[in-house]
Amino acid sequence: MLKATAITHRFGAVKVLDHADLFLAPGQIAGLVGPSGTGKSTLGRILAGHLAPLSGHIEADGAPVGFGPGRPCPVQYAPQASELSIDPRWRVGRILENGGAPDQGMLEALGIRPEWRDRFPRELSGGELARVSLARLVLPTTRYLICDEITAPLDALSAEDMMTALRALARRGMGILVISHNYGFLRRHADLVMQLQHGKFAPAGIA
Ligand SMILES: Nc1ncnc2c1ncn2[C@@H]1O[C@H](COP(=O)(O)OP(=O)(O)OP(=O)(O)O)[C@@H](O)[C@H]1O
Repeated sequence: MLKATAITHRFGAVKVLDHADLFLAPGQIAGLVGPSGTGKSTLGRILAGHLAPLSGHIEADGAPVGFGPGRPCPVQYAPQASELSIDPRWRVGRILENGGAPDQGMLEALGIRPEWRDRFPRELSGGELARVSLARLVLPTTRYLICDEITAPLDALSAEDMMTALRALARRGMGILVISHNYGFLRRHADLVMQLQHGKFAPAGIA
């Protein structure tokens, strides 16, 4: 279980998280909606240890999530358009192996086809490349994935393919938090949908 308790964070005078509690179970896909600027990305970065909260506690499967570079973190954060950080001169095989030998089952779950390995990123569709980019974060140590608007740049079919891939990862035990502005999309794909409002989480019930 990923447990974030009493997380508070502010930028200057603006408090974006106010004693927020969030729980994400292994194998669960949770959705998070909220108006622009409410702190969803800030939360994602905090959960993955990229940013230390002002106060609060985060633990994954009973162990505290550490902050700072160089530590293997069980929580990985995928920002929107992370494929932009892919080196276009590398073939897909090299991209996938950069973090160590990838798990074949994980690649299959993400729908990554063996024949892509010899291609360059420009020789994949946007949706295919987005899944290759996500695969870079699914390391042997990864237990929880925070996906921040990763379907936003994709066409509807590719977004559906991405969610199919995420569900396959969830079936393998990964806990996944999907941040999106699209409540209807999350309703269809997530096991539960929360909203971030006034720095706290609540069940989302907007139509
Ligand atoms: N490093 C920073 N310094 C100052 N303010 C920041 C910083 N990072 C984020 N903010 C502010 O904190 C608030 C929350 O930002 P955040 O990116 O978490 O929102 P969000 O809900 O993810 O928004 P969106 O849906 O538009 O991506 C915003 O008002 C933003 O301007």
